[in-house]
Amino acid sequence: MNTVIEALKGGLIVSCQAAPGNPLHGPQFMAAMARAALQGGAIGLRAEGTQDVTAVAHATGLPVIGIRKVGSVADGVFITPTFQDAEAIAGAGAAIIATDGTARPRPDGQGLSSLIKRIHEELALPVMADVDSVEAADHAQQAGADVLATTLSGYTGGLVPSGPDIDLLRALVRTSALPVIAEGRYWTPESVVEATEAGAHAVVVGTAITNPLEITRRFAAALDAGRS
Ligand SMILES: CC(=O)N[C@H](C=O)[C@@H](O)[C@H](O)[C@H](O)COP(=O)(O)O
Repeated sequence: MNTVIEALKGGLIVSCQAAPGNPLHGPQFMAAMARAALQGGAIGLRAEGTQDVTAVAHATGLPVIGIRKVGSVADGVFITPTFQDAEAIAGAGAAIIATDGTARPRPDGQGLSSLIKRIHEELALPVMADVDSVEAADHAQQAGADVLATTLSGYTGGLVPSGPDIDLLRALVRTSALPVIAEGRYWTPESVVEATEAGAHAVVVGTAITNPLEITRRFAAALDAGRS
């Protein structure tokens, strides 16, 4: 196993992301989030965009899973869709490149295996495949991915569930030879422990730690629901 991926074993990875429109958008805020995550016990980070990847890496020295989002979840493949995106994120200091590992067509028409091959050969970095199903995970493994993550479960059709997809995590742990990272809608300490007990190599938590806008919305919505 790649040494950076090996070093993440059993740990908490904190995703520090704030999209435009979020008052915390910007590398200075993400660097502060990353420092707080480090002090709190994170052993790795996930960040989006060249500025944020560089900022959080420099602020902490932690390994960063880097992505570049092009468009949004509604656009199909949007997490590090092309080699040019991966190259930019590698140049910004990412230790691992994460990319969409679903079966959906990529915007440049390239297959996942040729993207992964180029990342390995030209950037010398490991690749994390963000998948949504066992089938996608099988394909990503055959395409040469170094690590799988459940990141895109719930985001490729239908309603987004409220909780994490522990069933997919279990299925991937059972069927894949690769390490599997639990990611997506982990909101409680109990759920990250459950993921680890289910065999997750590590757990990524984003919104619940680094997105006060969404955290506030959840509290406010709970009060609204209680009143109605
Ligand atoms: C679907 C999608 O766009 N996921 C993104 C991937 O990087 C992020 O927006 C998530 O915050 C991240 O996966 C962590 O998950 P959560 O924030 O639920 O802990």
